[in-house]
Amino acid sequence: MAAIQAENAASASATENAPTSSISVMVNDCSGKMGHAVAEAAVAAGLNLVPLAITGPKMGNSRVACGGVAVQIIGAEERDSVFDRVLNEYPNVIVVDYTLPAAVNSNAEYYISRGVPFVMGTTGGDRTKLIDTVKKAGTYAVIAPQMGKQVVAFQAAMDIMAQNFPGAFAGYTLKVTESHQSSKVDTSGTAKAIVEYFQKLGVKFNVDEIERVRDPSEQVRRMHVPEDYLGGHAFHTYKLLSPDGTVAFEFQHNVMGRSIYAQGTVDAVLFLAKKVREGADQKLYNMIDVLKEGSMR
Ligand SMILES: NC(=O)C1=CN([C@@H]2O[C@H](COP(=O)(O)OP(=O)(O)OC[C@H]3O[C@@H](n4cnc5c(N)ncnc54)[C@H](OP(=O)(O)O)[C@@H]3O)[C@@H](O)[C@H]2O)C=CC1
Ligand SMILES: O=C(O)C1=N[C@H](C(=O)O)C[C@H](O)C1
Repeated sequence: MAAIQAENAASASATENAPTSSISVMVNDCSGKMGHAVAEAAVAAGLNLVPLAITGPKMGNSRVACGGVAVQIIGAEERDSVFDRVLNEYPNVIVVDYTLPAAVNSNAEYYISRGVPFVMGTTGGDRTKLIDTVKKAGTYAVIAPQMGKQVVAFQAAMDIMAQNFPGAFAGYTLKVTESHQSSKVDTSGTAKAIVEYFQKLGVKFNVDEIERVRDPSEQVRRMHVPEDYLGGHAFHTYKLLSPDGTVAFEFQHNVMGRSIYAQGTVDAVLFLAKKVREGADQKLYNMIDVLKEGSMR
């Protein structure tokens, strides 16, 4: 009995929330737009921001201020020595990755090789390979193309609809339009994920058919993006039309700025740190898992 009580006490303390200041987070690359927003949100939430970050090869050698922390930005060619130092000084670190689609797979493989838990917010790359690699390795990770709580809730609702009513929209035509800042190189990962739900609902649509709007003048004129947010927005519209044209549905989520994703990423870090502390059996999560557990503030 005493042994059981001791065991329960130990597991209870493992599941208690640790003080945020005991959680260290390394943000690659916090000189990028999302990385910077996440690093600032992490500091504001009381997390311990590691003052070192990896950027693209040969692009290092600068310093970026993130919420009052001066972070040294180092080129990917030096990542071995940087990670040696980080893992030595911050053994329980969680890495956040907001880099570029071309770096997703190799960065994930690198974090796995160093045995470090990570939150992958970067979109694109070979997603099937990414998930397979992480599953095989058994490294703790949260991977999601969308971190914004309310958009994740919309994804979760779409997931429930697709699971419960497969084929409900068979025969309907779909038009998907996404507008983002002109610097965005890939088609929205969120839009691709939403299309998967529509496919399960019976709609014939390929992700190549998603319309990407990247021209700032068109974004203002046609998409009604406020000029202040041309450098950071995500305006998505999904329009469904019945075969005879008599029934129409329209879903829209328009996000200005990046704070919704930055906050969600901090939630993902806190969630993952807890899973690591608990030694959870499940290692790979998405943001619907984080939302379902009530872990989004
Ligand atoms: N999951 C989510 O909710 C969200 C996801 N995103 C995704 O985040 C990603 C980043 O977007 P954003 O911040 O706007 O892009 P940015 O171009 O502003 O930032 C990307 C940064 O990554 C750096 N980088 C390039 N290659 C590497 C590498 N091999 N290792 C480390 N750093 C590297 C770039 O450096 P340099 O410029 O020197 O090459 C740059 O600083 C995109 O995939 C975007 O879709 C964005 C918002 C929300
Ligand atoms: O690059 C962005 O900005 C965004 N990327 C993510 C995506 O590709 O869906 C999430 C959001 O749309 C913002």
